[in-house]
Amino acid sequence: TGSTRPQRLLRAVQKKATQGDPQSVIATIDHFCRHSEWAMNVGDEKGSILDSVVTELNPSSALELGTYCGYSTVRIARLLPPGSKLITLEFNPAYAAVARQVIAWAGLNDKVQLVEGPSGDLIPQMKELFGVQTFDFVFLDHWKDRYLPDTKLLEECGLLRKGTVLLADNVICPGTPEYLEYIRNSSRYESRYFKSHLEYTKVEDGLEKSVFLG
Ligand SMILES: O=C(NC/C=C/[C@H]1O[C@@H](n2cnc3cncnc32)[C@H](O)[C@@H]1O)c1cc([N+](=O)[O-])cc(O)c1O
Ligand SMILES: [Mg+2]
Repeated sequence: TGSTRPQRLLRAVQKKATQGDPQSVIATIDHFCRHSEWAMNVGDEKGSILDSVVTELNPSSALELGTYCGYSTVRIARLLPPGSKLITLEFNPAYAAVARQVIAWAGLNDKVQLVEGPSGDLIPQMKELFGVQTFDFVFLDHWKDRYLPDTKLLEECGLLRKGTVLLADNVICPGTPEYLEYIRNSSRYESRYFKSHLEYTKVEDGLEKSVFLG
C-alpha cells in the first residue's frame, strides 16, 4: 500500500519548508501542487484574496469548514492577531492527521484548534465545547452541498453576529448553486463575488464574501 497524495504533500513540506515559517509551508504546498500533484487547496491566487479579507477583518474568532491538508488553515492562522483562535473542522481522520502535522510544521498550534468530526454535528456544540460566543469569520471549503445547510445551522445556533463575514470557496467550480441562490437573495446578507481561478489552473472560479447583517 503506497502513500496517499496528502501524505506526499506532507512529506514535501517536511523536506522543503522551514519549520516555524508559515510562508515557506504555503510556498512549498503551492509548488508541490503546481509541479508535482494537483490538490484541492484554495491555492495562491484565491489565497491572496483570502489573505486580504482576513487582514481587513482581523478576526478574534474564526471557523473553517473542511481542513483537508491544512493549507488554508495555515494561510488564515498566520494572519491572526495574538490571542485569536481558528477552529477548523475535518471529518476524515487521515486528512486530519496530515493537517495536524502541516499546522505544527508551520508553528501555528497555539492559534489553531483542529476538531475531527462532521460539521453538522459539531456546529451545534461550538458554544458548549469550545466556549465560542459568535464567529467573526467563517471560511467555507468543505463538500459543496454542505455550504447551505451549515450556514443555516450557524444562523440557528446563534453563532453569527452583525458583521460576521462568510467567505466561500468554489462558488463557480465545482460550484455551490443552492448556497449562492440563498445568500445572494437573503436580506440578511450583503454579498460580493471575487472573480479568480480554480487553484493552479486557468479555469474560472471565485470566492463569495457575505456579511451577515443580523
Ligand atoms: O470538493 C472540493 N472540496 C471538498 C473538500 C472537502 C474537505 O472537507 C472535508 N469535509 C467535507 N465535508 C465535511 C463536513 N465536516 C467536516 N469536514 C468535512 C473533507 O473530508 C475534505 O477534507 C473541492 C473540489 C475542487 N475541484 O476542483 O474539484 C476544488 C476545490 O477548491 C475544492 O474545495
Ligand atoms: Mg476549495
